[in-house]
Formats: sequence, structure tokens, C-alpha cells
Amino acid sequence: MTGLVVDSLSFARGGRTILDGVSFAMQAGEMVALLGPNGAGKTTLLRLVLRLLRPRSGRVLLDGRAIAGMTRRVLATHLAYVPQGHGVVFPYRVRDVVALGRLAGGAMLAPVVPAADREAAAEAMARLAIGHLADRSYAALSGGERQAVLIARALAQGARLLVLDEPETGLDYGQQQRLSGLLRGLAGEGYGILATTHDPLRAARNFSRAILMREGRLVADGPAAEMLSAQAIAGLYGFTAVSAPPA
Ligand SMILES: Nc1ncnc2c1ncn2[C@@H]1O[C@H](COP(=O)(O)OP(=O)(O)OP(=O)(O)O)[C@@H](O)[C@H]1O
Repeated sequence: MTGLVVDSLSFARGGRTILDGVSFAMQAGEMVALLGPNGAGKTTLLRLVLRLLRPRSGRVLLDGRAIAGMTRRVLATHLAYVPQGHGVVFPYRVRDVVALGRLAGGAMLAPVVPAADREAAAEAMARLAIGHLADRSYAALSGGERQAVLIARALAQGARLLVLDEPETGLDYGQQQRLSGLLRGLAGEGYGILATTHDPLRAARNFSRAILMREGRLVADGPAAEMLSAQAIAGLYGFTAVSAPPA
């Protein structure tokens, strides 16, 4: 698995500091939840890790190598992005959406999808138990099915570190539970999972570790259950914790 190091990362836009000296490292099999109020800088941090933005200062290392010097193809062998499952423009078949993951590594430039890429896509779909959706239109899927397809696309890419942006958004309870089980299973196989979330209670249950951010700074980092106590959550989001009334 790919080890990720985020080293003193800062980012600014229009003279305003959006991320200020964020540092952490994560290893194989870790499930790291990134939490904080709206505007804390979570998405900006993910975009820097994915090299979709350039930091003002600091660096991101994958297996000890700075991502700034990597080709897109090499970066894609380490890191895969699972965006939120919205915004469907074309009614692609599910098997084609998953096979698109192979493009990130520079494969599949031919007009016909090479057999190896088709196999990788089929394997990823089988892994997520969505083989039966292969010929369905991605646009016609439920939110949970789309999320599974996007994770399959990331697996087809071959990367071992998955970066997910609010993966449970829009999913019903059952689909959230399935997603959590799936991510835990992947972590058990040695995938690294880094996900933003707005649900501290689920994060405390399902993630091994939580990183809390506020106003562009990392304010806490540790075991999820410990980091996400009622008091810590109240402090992070700026409200007063109320205890349950006596029965
Ligand atoms: N391109 C940009 N130009 C100017 N400001 C930006 C830009 N992108 C983000 N910001 C600002 O940076 C801050 C952090 O935004 P970011 O989207 O990273 O927060 P977030 O923690 O992901 O928030 P949310 O929980 O609402 O998704 C916000 O104040 C946002 O307005």
C-alpha cells in the first residue's frame, strides 16, 4: 500500500489563507475520516493531495516521493479519487464508467477497450458485487449504486489509496451501512481510505482514525472514537453539548 505524508501544507487564494500548515501521515489499512465545519478546508486538502491544486508551501509524498514531480500516470497508480456520485452528463453503461478508471493510468487509448482493461473492470465490479449492473445506464442508478460504481472505477485504476469526498451523501441508512462495510473490507485488504464526512457518529463507529479541521488548520488527529466524543464534536462545530435527560 501507498504511504501518504502531508507535510506542512498551506494554500491561499486571493490573498486569503485557506489551509495553514497541515501535516499528517497515513499508512496501509488505515481508514481516516476528515471532519470539520463547512469551509474548514477539507475539500481543499483533498484537492491538494490529488494534485488538483498546487500548494503555496509544503508537500505531499507518496511512498516517500513528492507528488509534485510525478507524472499523472504514476500518480494514478498510487491514488484514486472517488467523487460524489452526482452530475451525470452522459448515460454511459456501468461497465464503461468502471473501465474509465484504466484511463487514469494511461491505458485504454485505443478505440477498443483492451482485454486487460476489460478484465480489470470486470474484476472490480465483481469485488463490489455490481456485476449485474454492468450493462445498465449509470445515469439510471440509485445513489448507493453510483457510489459503488465510482469505487469500482477507483479499484480498476489499481491505486491503493482511495480518496473519497463525502461518500455517504445522499445515501439512505441501508446504503450507508453497506458502504461502511465495503470500505472497512477494503481497509482490511490493505487499502488506505481517506474520506471527508459530515457525520461524526458514523465516523466514530466506522473509521479507525479521525482528523479534525477548523479554519484551515488541523486541530486534532487520533483514534476516531476518542476524537469524536460528544464534547469534542460540540467543540469542533461550535455548539454546546447537551446530555440526554434522565430516563
Ligand atoms: N477557488 C477558491 N477561491 C476562493 N476561495 C475558495 C476557493 N475554494 C475554496 N475556497 C474557500 O476556502 C475555504 C475552504 O473551502 P473548502 O471547500 O476546502 O471547505 P470544506 O471544509 O470542504 O467545506 P464544506 O464542508 O462546506 O464542503 C472556504 O472558505 C471556501 O470559500
